[in-house]
Amino acid sequence: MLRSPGHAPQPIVSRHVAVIGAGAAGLVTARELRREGHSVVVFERGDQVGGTWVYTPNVESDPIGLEPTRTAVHSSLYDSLRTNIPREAMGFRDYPFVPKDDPDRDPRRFPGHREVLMYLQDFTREFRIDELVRFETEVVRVRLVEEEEKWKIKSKQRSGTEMGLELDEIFDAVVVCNGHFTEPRVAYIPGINGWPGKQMHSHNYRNPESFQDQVVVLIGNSVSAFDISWEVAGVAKEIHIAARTVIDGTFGKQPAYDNVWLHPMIKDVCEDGSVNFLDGSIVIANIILHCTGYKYHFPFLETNGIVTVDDNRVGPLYKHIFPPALAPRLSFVGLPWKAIPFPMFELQSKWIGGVLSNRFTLPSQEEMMEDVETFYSSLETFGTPKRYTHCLGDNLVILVNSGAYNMTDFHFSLFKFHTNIRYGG
Ligand SMILES: Cc1cc2nc3c(=O)[nH]c(=O)nc-3n(C[C@H](O)[C@H](O)[C@H](O)COP(=O)(O)OP(=O)(O)OC[C@H]3O[C@@H](n4cnc5c(N)ncnc54)[C@H](O)[C@@H]3O)c2cc1C
Repeated sequence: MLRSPGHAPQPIVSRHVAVIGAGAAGLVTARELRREGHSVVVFERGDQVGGTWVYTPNVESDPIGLEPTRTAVHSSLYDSLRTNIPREAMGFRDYPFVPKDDPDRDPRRFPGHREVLMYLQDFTREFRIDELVRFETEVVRVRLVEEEEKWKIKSKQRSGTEMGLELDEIFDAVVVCNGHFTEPRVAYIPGINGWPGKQMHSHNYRNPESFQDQVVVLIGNSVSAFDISWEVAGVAKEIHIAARTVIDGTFGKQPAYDNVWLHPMIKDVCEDGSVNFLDGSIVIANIILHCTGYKYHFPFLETNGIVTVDDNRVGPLYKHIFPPALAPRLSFVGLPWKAIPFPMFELQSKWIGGVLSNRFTLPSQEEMMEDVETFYSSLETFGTPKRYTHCLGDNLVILVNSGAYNMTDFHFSLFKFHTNIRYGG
């Protein structure tokens, strides 16, 4: 039996741990757990390591990503993507992401996506992580075996002679590293069912080709939205960006571009193709491109209601990692956003490994729950919506909510920063 959190120190032990996903989070978690002396099985439904960084030109059958029976594509990368974080902040602590003296590699400080995948492949080879990974094996169910304080994992083979074969196995602990940039969130737009244009989510954006000479409405403020709007503006007839908040004077045509306009959010859309914005401006558009983010999604996880996802809040979680009632037998790596992902994954997984082996002690279940509730109250005090729970850029959100900082200023200053740094604009 696993020790309950908050109790007196226990002997160091080794656990049998399942890691779900072999993206950056799962890879470093596997390494840290093995270093800590645990036996590790990594389940990966794809045929290689790298997760998000395995670029594919394929897109889903439903471009907006809402059809539940669509063929799912994991990665949301677009062809031209370069990192938005410099490489020195994207390496693991003892395996820096340094430029390689190899003509096939990308030495830039903000390299293209292929270079990140190659770094993760190098890391996997260096630490022999692939020997822990079961490729093309999807976890379809993770169920609590209450009486034994263990987990039953059902996995399914996705290829080969054993395709479709399901296997049940018991583990002491499960670490969820399944990523959270695959299941699109879309904006609700009144009238959209009768609107004749096309819709797409950035999850299915690969290059600007299909936007040639189109009138595009792009919704969103994320880093992807900056990149994509810059790229689409190069080929589209017009691009109209709908932003949640704007200050007077920033509406309308943007001075640095011939074909970029800024609007407040969409009020509704009509059967004649018009898109009506909240300030009364109207555009006849061909395409609405949702750069509106993603949902946390754990279709395999059955915790008897202990862990839920509510308006993109995964909870209750102590420090975004441990559900107090199930700690440390269940944990999550990589949930926070507006973070520096790779170093964060490494630190989270070191903590999980140490807690599972009894080298570190968690507070009691009650103390962890109290900490979570205090955190939720502080978000409420600042009027921060639940969907920002895992946003580590707290300060920005608080400033935005208090009216001291404007999202559109933020949008365009970042846009400018990216254009200058990454495209030499
Ligand atoms: C467009 C875009 C740009 C980004 N740019 C940057 C950047 O410049 N710098 C940066 O640091 N970060 C960036 N990120 C964030 C990036 O997602 C993280 O850096 C990191 O790659 C996430 O790793 P992960 O392991 O958590 O998830 P993922 O990389 O998504 O890996 C999850 C893995 O889990 C597997 N999986 C899922 N469900 C199951 C299941 N049921 N059974 C078995 N396997 C499963 C998937 O196949 C996948 O391999 C970007 C993200 C996006 C979408």
